[in-house]
Amino acid sequence: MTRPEPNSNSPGLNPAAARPSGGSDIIAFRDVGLRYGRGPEILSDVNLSLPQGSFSFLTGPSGAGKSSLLKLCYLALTPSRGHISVFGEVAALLDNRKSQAVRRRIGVVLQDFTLIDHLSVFENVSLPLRVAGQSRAQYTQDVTELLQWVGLGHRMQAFPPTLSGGEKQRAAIARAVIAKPNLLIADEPTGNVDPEIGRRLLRLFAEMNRMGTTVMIATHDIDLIQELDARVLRIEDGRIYKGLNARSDFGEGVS
Ligand SMILES: Nc1ncnc2c1ncn2[C@@H]1O[C@H](COP(=O)(O)OP(=O)(O)OP(=O)(O)O)[C@@H](O)[C@H]1O
Repeated sequence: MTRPEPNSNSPGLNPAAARPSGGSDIIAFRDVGLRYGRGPEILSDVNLSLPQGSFSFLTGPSGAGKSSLLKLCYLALTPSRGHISVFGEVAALLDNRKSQAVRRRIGVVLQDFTLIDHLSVFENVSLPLRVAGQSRAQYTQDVTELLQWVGLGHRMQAFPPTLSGGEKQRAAIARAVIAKPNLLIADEPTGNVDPEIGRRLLRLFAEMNRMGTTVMIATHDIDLIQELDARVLRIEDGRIYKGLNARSDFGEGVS
């Protein structure tokens, strides 16, 4: 992977989202509703397409349903109604083996990082490549370079419980991108780092996107959103809209 130089100044930070996709949808929601148990419906009639190669930000107030929508995308939740397809496969029809195969094509960064405490940072980040059958000799250079790029070159042998929140976040991001997933889903991926590192991570996501990964990032950070000329989706009152100003651009059937 060609990564941007660590100190480069946002070279051409315009992701593929600004270009016509011409391809098929990686994710498609049709009339999706979601409720937890007997609680209120937190997502209603969501129609959404993520075109192949697109870059989208997902924003909205706290508790609006951003994390829940991301979980639907990586098959950690099933909708209460409606249909979701992922990589052209109807999610509800996937058996366990096929669901796992779909998940292996998705890099996920969660708010609680989900690093494995008894594996070093290097081993955590290597894991997707080991699972894909690569040997240590094949992946050592890539993992080392990526960890250096995200500023964890000196923490490769550390274990997650000894890392700061920002270090854990960067390790989780490195693990999510190392295998060059078809789809990258990140939930507040810059929430624990300072603005300069946040911009560097954004450059990494933009570079992944230029190389073909479809990207969706949930964030509250308006400054981060404004760094890129990317599509913005907003959840409010259970509905999905296009753009930062929810009421001005009603987006049922966002695509
Ligand atoms: N496992 C759960 N069981 C019951 N309710 C849940 C569960 N997870 C989330 N919720 C509720 O669903 C709603 C949406 O939560 P979600 O975490 O998706 O919002 P969010 O937009 O990601 O919030 P934040 O920006 O604060 O992370 C909230 O009202 C939340 O309390």
